[in-house]
Amino acid sequence: MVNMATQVLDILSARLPLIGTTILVSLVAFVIQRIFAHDPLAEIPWIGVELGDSEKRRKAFQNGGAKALYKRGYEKFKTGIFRLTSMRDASVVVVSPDFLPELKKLPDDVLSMKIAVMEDLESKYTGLKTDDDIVPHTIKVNLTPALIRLNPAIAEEVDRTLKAEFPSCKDWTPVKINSKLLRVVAIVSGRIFIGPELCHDEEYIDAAINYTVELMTARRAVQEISPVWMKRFRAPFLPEVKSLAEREKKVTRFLTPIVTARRDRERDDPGYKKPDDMLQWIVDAEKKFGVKEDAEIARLQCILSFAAIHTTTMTALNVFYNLAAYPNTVPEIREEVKTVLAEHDNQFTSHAMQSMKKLDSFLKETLRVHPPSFASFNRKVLKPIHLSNGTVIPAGVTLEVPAYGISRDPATFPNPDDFDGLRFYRMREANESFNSSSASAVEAAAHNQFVSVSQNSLTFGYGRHACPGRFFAANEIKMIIARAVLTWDVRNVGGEKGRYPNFDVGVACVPDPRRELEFKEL
Ligand code: HEM
Repeated sequence: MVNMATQVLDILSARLPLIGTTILVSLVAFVIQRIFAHDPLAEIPWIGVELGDSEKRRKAFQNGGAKALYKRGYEKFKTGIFRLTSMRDASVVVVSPDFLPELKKLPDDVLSMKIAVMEDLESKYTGLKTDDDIVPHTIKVNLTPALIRLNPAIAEEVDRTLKAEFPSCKDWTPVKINSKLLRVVAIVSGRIFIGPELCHDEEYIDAAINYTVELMTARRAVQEISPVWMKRFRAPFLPEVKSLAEREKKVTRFLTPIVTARRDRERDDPGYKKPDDMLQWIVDAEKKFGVKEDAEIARLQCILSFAAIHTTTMTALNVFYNLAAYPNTVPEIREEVKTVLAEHDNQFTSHAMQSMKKLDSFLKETLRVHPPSFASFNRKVLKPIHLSNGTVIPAGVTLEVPAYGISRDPATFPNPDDFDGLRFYRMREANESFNSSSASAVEAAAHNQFVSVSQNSLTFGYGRHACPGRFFAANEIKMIIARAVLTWDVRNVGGEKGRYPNFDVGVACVPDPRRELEFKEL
């Protein structure tokens, strides 16, 4: 044995110079290869290189620079492609909306929305896994088709919650509008997500509002770790990440007995009438998606809250700030709401809401001028893509579309920086009368609505993963704003003029949650 070891050592020491040289040559070759390796994105021009190295560019993007980058990039490469540095770890390639029709045909194993979202949310550390289809499936199959049936319940909850949450406003009264709207949206959405009793439970309301706040806080804390390669070592120990995990456990503790009780009654009580809500539809979707643990059901409710509550609240908050900043349109909208409701027995039916075209236009203009995100169609490239202009996008890249630049293009939207509440109303009317004799009248009308998705209208995304909840969100926001304009006048504090500015944080454009508005009953 000793002999054998000595022999091996002898051979090694005899060959040491050879082994050493081999290692050295391999190392040099590796370094040279890294230096001279062909960058597959080398042909794609950059926007924002003048901001400095990649860390400086990341910081500039995070601290308010994103908007200008998407606008400049779009203006310079309107039909082409450019690169920029965002908060993502992966390279970001921004493509013209001209490529959307070809990109939307690609399957999910080539171009993945879910992986892009999970990377964006730092799911590796925050734990939010959105790679399950059960939530979008349930919204498309159960929620949206049921809206005609559910509208009276949504309207009833809007009325009740606005009365309960807003103070009496006989004279101009300051209202902390963001926190009021968060509760209104959480409760009204909760009526459909988890039922008429539980939506008023403070534990549900707290979770519906604060899960997303804590998720976004944890995500931001992870994104701020610098340099990027330190994330894996530091992120799991961040206090923000730990409290998010605690929040998920709390939601599970709250929901588990509810799901268990529903399952027990369904099994034991032949006369049991199942609840008509998202929680039940998700449980029922087990037949298609496989049985879910109760903790998994709680996690899916967290995903639903994340997708629905703050997106809807932020949009409604932007609308309220615009009602206060641009009051000239309000009398016309108020008149329209009154007339339409009178024609529909004072009910918010689907048809009534479709007829509120001026209100719809005001909401859509709000999304155009104050979009929640400056980019859209975030997709991770999983297999190389050959674009029609000959460019090959390699796997590993994240694709985006410069939604902000598109929405400020004067060729599509004259005077794009002006807020024009009736812009889309006029566009619809013009299209409808131009096409009035053809089947395309319906198509033309469909283009300029709050919920419509097109190459120029990307706030709800695009293609097969475009937001499935937008029809529910549209009805909820319309009911809230319609009731508000029928009940109050709204203005900035002290009648101050101008639009409260939004914050630009990375790719997000957030209405200032600390502002107050003043309300006065009509
Ligand atoms: C005004 C409010 C809302 C906005 C601005 C909004 C925006 C978006 C956007 C931009 C996407 C990504 C689409 C894409 O990349 O193509 C999305 C996806 C999604 N949204 Fe919304 N959303 C809103 C309300 C809601 C509501 C109320 C729900 C639930 C009822 C919801 C559920 C979802 C889901 C489940 C997805 C993922 C779709 C999929 O995986 O295929 N959203 N939303």
